[in-house]
Amino acid sequence: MHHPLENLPILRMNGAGNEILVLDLRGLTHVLAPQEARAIAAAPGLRFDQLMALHDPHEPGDDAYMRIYNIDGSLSGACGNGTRCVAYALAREGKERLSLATQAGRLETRREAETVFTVDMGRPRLDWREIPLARAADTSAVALDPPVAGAPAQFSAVSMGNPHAIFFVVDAAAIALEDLGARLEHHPLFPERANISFAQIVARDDILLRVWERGTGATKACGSAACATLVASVRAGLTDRRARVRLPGGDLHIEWRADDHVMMTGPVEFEFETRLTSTLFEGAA
Ligand SMILES: N[C@@H](CCC[C@H](N)C(=O)O)C(=O)O
Repeated sequence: MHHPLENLPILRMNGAGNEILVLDLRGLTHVLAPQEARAIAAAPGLRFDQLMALHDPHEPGDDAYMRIYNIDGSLSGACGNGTRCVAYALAREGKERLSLATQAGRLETRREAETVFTVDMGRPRLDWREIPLARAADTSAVALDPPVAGAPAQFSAVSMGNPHAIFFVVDAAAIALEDLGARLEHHPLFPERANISFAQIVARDDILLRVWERGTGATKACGSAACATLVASVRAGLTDRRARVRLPGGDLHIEWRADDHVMMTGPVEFEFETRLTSTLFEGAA
């Protein structure tokens, strides 16, 4: 049977190693259901960390509205690496600067070089209700209560349009990311779950970072986590307002500007383009 997504092109890219699919649904009314996102993720070669579905803009002046899916089919309000990939994909239409809206706000992008893009990730949200946390707290130092064996006793919480918990550690490489990340994502302090970062401060302009992403798991990079970590590091007095954030998949350059906007610059890579088939969605659940 014909499926509305049959034969649509889908782009496989990565942003600093974060595995991204871009599906252009502009001009169509179809909204990807969570089970359809999961079915795409299960198709050979199409596993993703995030799938960026582009829709017609809701507001004049925007280039697209993005729905951002995690591998479990859940939605996120932000994806920095995926937004750079979208900027690269739409650069093929001759657009060097874009305005892209998500459920959490508007992201502006600009091209710096052939495969390097900057995203204005907007203002960090630092009130506990905006993360959200389950109870009132100073988000610069939240007690991890109940404690989790193996995890530091406190963390910093930042929303970049999606929830982040940042744990400062002495040695990020020594962290049992799969084990701790999975348990902390679902900690009762996070009613909407959270992306979990382990950050090692190397210098005032240099951070090593490993991230467990909500709804996806351990990834090679997470742009919004890099932004949230820089903000948390500045609030803790550990770094200046500009730093290189080194992730397993590549480096991101983050600046928390005086006007409160967080700017993220990093690479993108185009891998391949293929087309969706209707058999992929048979029995999607
Ligand atoms: N990889 C992304 C962020 C992913 C979103 C996240 N898993 C969530 O549910 O909030 C990035 O580059 O920012």
